[in-house]
Amino acid sequence: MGILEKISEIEKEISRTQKNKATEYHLGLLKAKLAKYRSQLLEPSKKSDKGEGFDVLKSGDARVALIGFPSVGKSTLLSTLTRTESEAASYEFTTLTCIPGVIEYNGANIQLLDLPGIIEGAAQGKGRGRQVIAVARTADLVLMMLDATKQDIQKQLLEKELESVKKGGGLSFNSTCNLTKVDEKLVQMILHEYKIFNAEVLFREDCTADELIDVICANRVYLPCLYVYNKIDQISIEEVDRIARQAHSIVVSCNMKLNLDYLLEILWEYLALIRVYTKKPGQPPDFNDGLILRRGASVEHVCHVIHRNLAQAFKYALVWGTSTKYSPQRVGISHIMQDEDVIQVVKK
Ligand SMILES: Nc1nc2c(ncn2[C@@H]2O[C@H](COP(=O)(O)OP(=O)(O)OP(=O)(O)O)[C@@H](O)[C@H]2O)c(=O)[nH]1
Ligand SMILES: [K+]
Ligand SMILES: [Mg+2]
Repeated sequence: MGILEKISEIEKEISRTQKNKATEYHLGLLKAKLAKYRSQLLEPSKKSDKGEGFDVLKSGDARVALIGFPSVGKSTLLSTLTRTESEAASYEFTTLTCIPGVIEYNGANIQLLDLPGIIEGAAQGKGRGRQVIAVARTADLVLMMLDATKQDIQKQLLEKELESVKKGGGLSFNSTCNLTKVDEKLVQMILHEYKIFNAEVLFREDCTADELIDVICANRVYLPCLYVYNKIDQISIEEVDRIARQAHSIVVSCNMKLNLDYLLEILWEYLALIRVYTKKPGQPPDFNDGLILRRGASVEHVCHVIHRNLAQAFKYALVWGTSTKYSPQRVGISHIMQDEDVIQVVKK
């Protein structure tokens, strides 16, 4: 019997079995068996050693990936926040591929990706772990989903899986001049200290260790992460309070729809998105159709979003909102916009 047949047999048996105290143990065993076979479906086949990637087209204004151990509620969250249904069930490895959905928030379309649960050894390729992590790295934000009823250790285990992936290609070391203040060994130690395991290092001048550290700190690109603790309907209010106070952590219950509005607010914050409204002379601003930009976007960015030639024809802009002292204020092309500003571009 093939794996798929075995799975369907067990699924049938589960649906046939009445749920009560007497069958609880038997059902538990069946679910464990089911999870075992489903996890085998995730393993790359012997022939194509790598297994297929989860290539999903990027769409919308930002991409958020859901990463976590099996059955923490990733699919339930996707189905709750988006119009897409991703199958959720009480056995592990329900999700076997990447399922995209769209969160509509503040006029932005945020792509949310549901992914298979990762397991220990994911970074070494177990259970398509590499593909899952590869997708996570294409995201603007990773939601690390955790089960609030489980021990704190799960967070460290999850971090370990995501961290070790970076240890792939290793370091390469080159210089165009003689180095008298650092050597390869020291550079390697410094980089490891900053958890950089993959990098091409090229010295163009005789730097000190401190100068190297300055460069590392200035260029560090962090993949923002937010810990989402689900299933708080199952724990005490004291425990909820304790978890909610941890840094970069938010508590929710997908089943009871608790705190999901706040999750969206925080998501928006972490993605650093802003809305800018455009206005034509003598007309009110178009509040129905805002432009979605990143925090730090300038008037020039706004011009590019409106039309690719607009920046060249730009004379000045009038801006109303928190980014200016007066409303309206005449600004140049490098002026930095803020959330909910209104802009009117005047051409040459
Ligand atoms: N008590 C409680 N159960 C939840 C909550 N959210 C999800 N669940 C349950 O947790 C189980 C797993 O949910 P899924 O959404 O399938 O979890 P997943 O992380 O997608 O699992 P895999 O795809 O197998 O990795 C299901 O039985 C859900 O009903 C919640 O907020 N509270
Ligand atoms: K599940
Ligand atoms: Mg799932």
